[in-house]
Amino acid sequence: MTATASHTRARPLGASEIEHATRIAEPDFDLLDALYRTDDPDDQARLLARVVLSAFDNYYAVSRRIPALAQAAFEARDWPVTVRLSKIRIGLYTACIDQLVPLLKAGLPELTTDEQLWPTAEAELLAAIEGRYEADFAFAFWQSLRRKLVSDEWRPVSYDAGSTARRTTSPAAVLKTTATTLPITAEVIAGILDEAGFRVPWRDRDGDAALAAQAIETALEPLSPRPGEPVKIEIADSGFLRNRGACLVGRIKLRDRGDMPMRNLPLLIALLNEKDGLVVDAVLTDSDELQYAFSSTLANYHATNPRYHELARLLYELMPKRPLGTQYSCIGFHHLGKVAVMSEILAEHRKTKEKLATAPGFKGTVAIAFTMPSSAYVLKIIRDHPTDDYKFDYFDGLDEVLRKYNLVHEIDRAGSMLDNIIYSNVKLDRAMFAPELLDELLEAGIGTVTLDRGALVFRHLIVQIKLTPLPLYLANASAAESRAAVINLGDCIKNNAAADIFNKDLDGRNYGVSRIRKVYLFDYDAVEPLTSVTVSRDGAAPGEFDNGMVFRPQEMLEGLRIDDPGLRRAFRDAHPELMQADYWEGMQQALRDGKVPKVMNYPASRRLRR
Ligand SMILES: Nc1ncnc2c1ncn2[C@@H]1O[C@H](COP(=O)(O)OP(=O)(O)OP(=O)(O)O)[C@@H](O)[C@H]1O
Repeated sequence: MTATASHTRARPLGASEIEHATRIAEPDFDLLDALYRTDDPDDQARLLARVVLSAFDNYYAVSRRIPALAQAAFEARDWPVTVRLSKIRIGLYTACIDQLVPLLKAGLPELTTDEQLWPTAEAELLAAIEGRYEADFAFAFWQSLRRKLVSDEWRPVSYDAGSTARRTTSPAAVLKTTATTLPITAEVIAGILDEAGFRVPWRDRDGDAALAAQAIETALEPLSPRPGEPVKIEIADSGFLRNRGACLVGRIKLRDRGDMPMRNLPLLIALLNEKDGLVVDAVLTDSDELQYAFSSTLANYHATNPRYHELARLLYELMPKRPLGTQYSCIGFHHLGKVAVMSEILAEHRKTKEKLATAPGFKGTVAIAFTMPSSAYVLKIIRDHPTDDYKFDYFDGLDEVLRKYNLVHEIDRAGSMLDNIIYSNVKLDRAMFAPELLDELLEAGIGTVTLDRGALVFRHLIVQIKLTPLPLYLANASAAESRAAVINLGDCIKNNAAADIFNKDLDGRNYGVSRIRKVYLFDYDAVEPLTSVTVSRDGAAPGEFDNGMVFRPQEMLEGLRIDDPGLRRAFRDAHPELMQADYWEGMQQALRDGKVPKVMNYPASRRLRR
């Protein structure tokens, strides 16, 4: 690709084209028929494995088409289509499983109870997927399907990759390397931009390349670079596409120089497709900033390279503060992310021998949250009934709360809500639990937790990244850090509003602060669509809510329950509009008009043309 004007604008994708490309093929009815007819256990096992593998293949084929469609939509500036593709992708896995489950249940009811068939069929499946790149994905699909079929039976199916687990994966297979010498020139960057292979013109490729080269030079300064020193620029051979943006991701490597050891600088080149062409909007060179742009609290990226293990490993090397499991999720491989996160939790326990105990902070009235002191994760279950301290006078029930956690998993979390990994029928060894927590889980009348031969079986288990709950953070932070946190809390509330999420439990204890000092909402039992909330202009009316759905912006500050008057003032000064009905009504109107405000996912200071 060059900067010449000879490119024509990309053609928007038609609705029927998308529908056609993302339609899931029908299950293999011939195989299903043969499965229903046979009485031979070996045939049953073989056919069951083939039926499921064929459904997985259908799923995988569509899921692999979506990144290319997302790239085409980015090139055509077709933003509604990019949003649609994200939605389609996130629902696809479950849709494929849901297509098969009723057919298997109806045609072979004994599947839900047959203890013999599953292990034999699993052996058949493992033999059939042996050597395939996506074997672990096919196995995850198999386990998800099995879990759905036997879910009423309370028999947990493990969340592990079994024999399909990959022990080592080097990102080298997905990297393209440019070898040059310092300083990195505009021509070298222009070459990297060209290699990305976008089929639309740049607005000012050479000008952007010069600015990007300048930004990289500034970022390299602390690494004591020397003119003429050899340097390698490794860029993932993959587009990463999300909403209105795309990015190139990789690193700059300076080798051991005798007086200096080997040095690595992460690199993210953020691209936009504006009306007049492609633009390099920003260059990020700090691991924390990459983490911010790749956050699992945003919509997932579509990665055009299918080697998801190497991509996840590369992201982990670039952002080592975030666990490997969540790196899979942020490129949309949620089910592998799920398996990886569970393996990490078990490995953390094996390594540290720490016990799961109640999470630090306020005890939940709706959830029970627990963690190990050095774990990266918090685990949660929802109580069947809230405790006596519950704030509201009605409770929608466990299923409704889980629905809200699931809703937040599926939406674009606008950079300000934690993702939720929701497991069902999970078994955890009872030795992992501290005695007090074990007593609480087993004795507080929680119907969704049972004891089964030395293990706790959880009907549902929510896993989130661990944050420092805001009240604990404020109790230990410096004045400047506390001020920054409460200002960031306001940004968080605004981003959530832009995602049509309103947390009617305003209390600041529902928020946490991450290792990169960003504030997120982590408690979702009280979230409602902002567009369904009545915003009251009547400041004098008593009580916080009427029917749980009337919000008085004047009471926002009080609702946050931040004790320190200086911090309350900082919040009010930074976000006066949050206390005004006009702001909330304006946001509701924008959402109803389909105008979703842009979400900023890197610091404004990193933009090349500010
Ligand atoms: N992701 C997380 N990181 C760190 N701590 C967490 C996280 N999620 C929950 N906690 C801790 O667990 C406690 C209870 O969790 P949560 O707020 O989800 O429960 P809840 O019952 O819904 O709360 P509430 O009573 O406010 O409705 C929190 O106050 C916090 O201390």
